[in-house]
Amino acid sequence: MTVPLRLGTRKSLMATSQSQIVADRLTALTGREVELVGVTTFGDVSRAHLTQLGGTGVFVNDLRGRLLAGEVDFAVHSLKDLPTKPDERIAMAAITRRDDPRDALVGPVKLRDLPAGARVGTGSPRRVAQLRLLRPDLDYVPIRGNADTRIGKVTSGELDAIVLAAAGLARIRRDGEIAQVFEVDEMLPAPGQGALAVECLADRDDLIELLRAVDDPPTRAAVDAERSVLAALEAGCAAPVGAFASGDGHILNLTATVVAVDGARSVRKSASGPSTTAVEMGRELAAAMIAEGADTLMGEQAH
Ligand SMILES: NCc1[nH]cc(CCC(=O)O)c1CC(=O)O
Repeated sequence: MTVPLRLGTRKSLMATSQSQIVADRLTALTGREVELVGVTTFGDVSRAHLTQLGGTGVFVNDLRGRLLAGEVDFAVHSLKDLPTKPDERIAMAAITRRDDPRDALVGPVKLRDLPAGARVGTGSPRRVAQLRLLRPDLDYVPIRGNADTRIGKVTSGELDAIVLAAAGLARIRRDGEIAQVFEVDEMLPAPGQGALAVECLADRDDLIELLRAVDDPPTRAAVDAERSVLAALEAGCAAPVGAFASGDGHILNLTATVVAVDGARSVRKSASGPSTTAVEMGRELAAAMIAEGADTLMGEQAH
């Protein structure tokens, strides 16, 4: 009998849920047992300082450290939280088939039915900027914490509504509380939103081969294009950048946007091409966006 593979995961409900989903799928497809190993990351311990530590990248680095230390065999991350700069010691062995990529409003009514001045919680500049285009008259409140805590602020009445990723809500089984799912045209998702990345050490060829069982090539092409836009804009997960690509496995359609936080100005562009050129497509689209002032809009965020 072979020993179970050790899947390192943060202990939050979202992290353990998505790790378990990948573990079960891997076992179903390969027959290999997987055991979850819960780790407390530095980011979990010093939540208060998360911005200073560099956002969600802390969680990723900590789990990568466990891989390098040989404590776990692989890890599952929300792809949208992964920095675009690769770490050559780590292989992205698989990208799972994307769940719902869209953003969702949790609250009593749809966005259009909220009263003027209603308090809507979201910590994401991308979401705030796009929400301001749809409803300039609402009050957007920055929030932090895991999805449960955020939803709790609506239940308690502290906020009128919040916006979160539909995929994350489904993974923690809170999608029943969704009042509205935004179409990607009205709210472009974060690059990679809804997809999971499976990582292991780059020198473990047999393991990479095994983990490939849960890889989804069409999703990989789509997120390659989206993340390529982000990389070329030299932006990270906290930037007001939305990007979404989809296709039939052959042709890919990509749309990306950079929105000023005031929601008043934005640059938005689309492109199509063969899936095999996903990375170039993203890079060229970003260059065209920069030519229209995208980097000026992003630069304003810093002030
Ligand atoms: N930055 C936090 C984060 N990372 C991934 C998800 C949702 C799940 C996903 O996109 O795969 C979330 C929460 C959210 O944005 O609502």
